[in-house]
Amino acid sequence: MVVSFNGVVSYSPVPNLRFYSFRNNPYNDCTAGSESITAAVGRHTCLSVLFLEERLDSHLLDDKDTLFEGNASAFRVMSYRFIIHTKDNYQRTFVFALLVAVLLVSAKVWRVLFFTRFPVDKYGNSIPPGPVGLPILDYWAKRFGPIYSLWLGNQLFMMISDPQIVKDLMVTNGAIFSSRKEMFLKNQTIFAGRGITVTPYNNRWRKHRRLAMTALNPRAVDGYAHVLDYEATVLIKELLMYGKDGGVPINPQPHIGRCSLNVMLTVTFGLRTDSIDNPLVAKALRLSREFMNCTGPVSNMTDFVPLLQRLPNCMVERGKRLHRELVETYGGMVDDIATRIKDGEHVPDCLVTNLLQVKDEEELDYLDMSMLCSAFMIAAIMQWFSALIPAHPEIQEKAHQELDNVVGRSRLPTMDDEKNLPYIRAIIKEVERCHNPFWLGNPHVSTQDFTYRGQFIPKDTVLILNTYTMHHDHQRHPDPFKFNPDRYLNDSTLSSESANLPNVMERDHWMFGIGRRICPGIWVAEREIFLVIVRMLWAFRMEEIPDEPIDLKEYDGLSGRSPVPFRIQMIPRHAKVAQVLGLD
Ligand code: HEM
Repeated sequence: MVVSFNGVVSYSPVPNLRFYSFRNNPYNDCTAGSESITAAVGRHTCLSVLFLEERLDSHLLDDKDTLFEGNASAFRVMSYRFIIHTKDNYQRTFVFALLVAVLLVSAKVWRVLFFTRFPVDKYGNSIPPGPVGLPILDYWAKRFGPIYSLWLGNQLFMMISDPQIVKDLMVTNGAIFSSRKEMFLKNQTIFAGRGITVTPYNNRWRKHRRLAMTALNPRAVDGYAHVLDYEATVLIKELLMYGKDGGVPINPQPHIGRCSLNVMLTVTFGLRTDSIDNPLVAKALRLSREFMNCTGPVSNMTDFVPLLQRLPNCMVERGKRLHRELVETYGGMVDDIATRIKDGEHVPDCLVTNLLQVKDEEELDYLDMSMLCSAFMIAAIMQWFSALIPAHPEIQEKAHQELDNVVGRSRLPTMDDEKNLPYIRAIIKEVERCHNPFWLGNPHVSTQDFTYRGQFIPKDTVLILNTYTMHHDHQRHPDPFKFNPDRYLNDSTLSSESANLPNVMERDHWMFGIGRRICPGIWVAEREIFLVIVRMLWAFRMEEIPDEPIDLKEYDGLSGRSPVPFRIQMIPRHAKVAQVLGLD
């Protein structure tokens, strides 16, 4: 068969991964090429792809990026060479095959080899592992272009690293690209197919999204603005007290975690924790962290190799345990509220009271409500700011000057000050650009075949928003690895406004996702982030501890990343801090 096509096949360092990227192809040729290559590569297993790379490296072909220019003769030569290679390298094939088998059997090994590293602290102790996939995905984006595809087991992924393409697919064609993949671990095991975040684009999702929005829309957020204000103030007081007025180093992470948790507990269940020692704080933060660690978009082979789903496997066990714990914890709280209402007790208005009222008419069962509430509780993390700012005293200094000019020292900053604090706003956007916790968003899935600029995107393809590459684009953000709030000084938008700008190239960042599945918590999260950061800056000078440098390259979590534990000195900026907080 003679097929004409023009494309790129490349290798992966991971056996069982295949890449095809087709450029400027008429739809038919592209498909023919894709099938032919799949057939050839498939016949000789993934090893063929590795051998292909050898061929590329030995310059048998002129240009790595236009490998299959012309017609099938090149392709025939290529498949012929595969056969020769695999025969000539029999022993090598055996070793690779063994490696593939080991990888397939153990999701843990997979994760350890390719998606984790073994970081140690300065004393040589092991600290929690983190993904190393990030720079590879960025490298691949530069090599294969702003849309490239890869196979993981039985699933086709496309990485999208260009804002215009993201908009064209996920906004303009949002009806096609707004579903979710039924990932075995995240969707089926942990959320039991119920959570709003994982529900495919269907009526169940529409219902859950509508219900979630009753608690998260801007008007609703206005209604509990006092909760955000209160919790941010409690946080500052706590940091001052636990840090003994700057006298002892402190890890702000659990305190910030409790602040976010209390907001969500109030909105969802009408309750809050009274101190960091309340067992619910540790439990909720542990569940959230476990969720982030179990659910990287491309990191669990269990999701893509059906056989693994039936074999004893530590990831499946972790997923089942997490599901049980979410139901026990948050489902238990739903139960508790239902019982209290039945007993005639007064329960404050919250998401759960609303859900219980509409449960029959909306056909919600207990699991629906438990999983919707769980999705609320594991949403927010915001610790990068305090890990990063101590290393930038000059930026803190500028922020302090702005605060002294606009707010003064005899009151706390409020939401009303936001519009007059462009430098603080810029700091926040820059933290979000540099350290987006959801660095690969939450994957979208196509619900029908689609051809985009001549490239074929089959139904059921998982599309990943590669925000890491978009946030580090040299053209849009010169010197992209430098933390430089000045780049956002002229951006006066809220992120919730920026997400709707007609020119997508002007959007601040993609931390909250895009399109019909954009984070519905964006309004509450933005306010919370502003209040916490502006008040931390107003109250403290944050300094690194000389012998404890903070390594921002280490992080915890796969789908959502947070910095590994660290300590800083939080020194009150002036004598009035304690007085304004009512602690004198
Ligand atoms: C810094 C804070 C937060 C960040 C960075 C964030 C980010 C995201 C992202 C990237 C998505 C996926 C969007 C997409 O598919 O394109 C998402 C979805 C979601 N977020 Fe957030 N989020 C945050 C806070 C919150 C909060 C406070 C809530 C409150 C409940 C929340 C609730 C949700 C829900 C329910 C979804 C699923 C939406 C759907 O699938 O329809 N998030 N979030």
